[in-house]
Amino acid sequence: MKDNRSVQMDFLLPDIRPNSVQLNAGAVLLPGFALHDAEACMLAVHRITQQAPFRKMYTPGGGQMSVAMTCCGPFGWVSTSQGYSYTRVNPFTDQPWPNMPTIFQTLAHKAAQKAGFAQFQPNACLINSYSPSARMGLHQDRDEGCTEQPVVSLSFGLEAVFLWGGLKRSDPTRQILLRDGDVLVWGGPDRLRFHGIKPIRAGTHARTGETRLNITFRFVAT
Ligand SMILES: O=C(O)CCC(=O)C(=O)O
Ligand SMILES: [Fe+2]
Repeated sequence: MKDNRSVQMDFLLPDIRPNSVQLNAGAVLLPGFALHDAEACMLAVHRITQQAPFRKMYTPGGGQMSVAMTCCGPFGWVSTSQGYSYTRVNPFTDQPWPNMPTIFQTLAHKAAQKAGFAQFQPNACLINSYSPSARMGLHQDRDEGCTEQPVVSLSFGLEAVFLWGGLKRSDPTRQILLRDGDVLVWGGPDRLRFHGIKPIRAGTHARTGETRLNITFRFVAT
C-alpha cells in the first residue's frame, strides 16, 4: 500500500529540514550534511570492501551480529568470543585495514567542527551494513579508550530509527529518524550515552538498494 504521507514528506524535505538539531549539549544531528559527498563515500566503501569484505562477527555472548561490518584506517574494531578490541590487522585477511580515504577524513572533520568539536582527526572508521530486519542493541562506544574525541556517524540509504539513551542502560531512549545523508555527532558529556538501531524496515533505496550503510569515525587511544 502506498504511504502518501511519506511521499509528501520526501517531497517537502529539502525545504523543511533544519541544518542542525541539538539533541544534548554534546550531541548534534546534522540532517543531510553528507548528501553532497554521498556518491564519493559509496565509491570509497566499494573500494574498501574489495580489500576488507563485510563480515558478520560473533559477540562474546556467542551470537552472530545481524549487522555486517568492515573497517578502514589505522585501527579496526573486532568482536570475537574473547571480547571486543581495536586491532591494526584485519583478522579475516591478516592484512592491515585499508587506508582511510581522504573524503572520509575531510567529512568527519567538517561534521565534528560544525557540531562544536574542533580538530577531530579519527584513526578508526567502522562501516556497518544493515539489511532489512538487522539491528544493533543498546550499547556504549567505549572500546576506544578515549572519551575526549567525539563519534561522528554517517547514514546512507534505507532509513533507520536510532535509539538515543542516557548514561545508564536503563535510562529512557529517544527515537531519532536517520535518513540518507544524515550525520550524527556525539561527544563531550554525551560521549558515553547508550544508543542502538531498531530493526531496519524493508525497502529499496536508489543509492544503496536494500541496505542501510552506517560509517562511524572515532579516535582510539594508542
Ligand atoms: O548504525 C548506526 O547508526 C550506529 C552504529 C553504532 O552505534 C556503532 O557502530 O557503534
Ligand atoms: Fe555505537
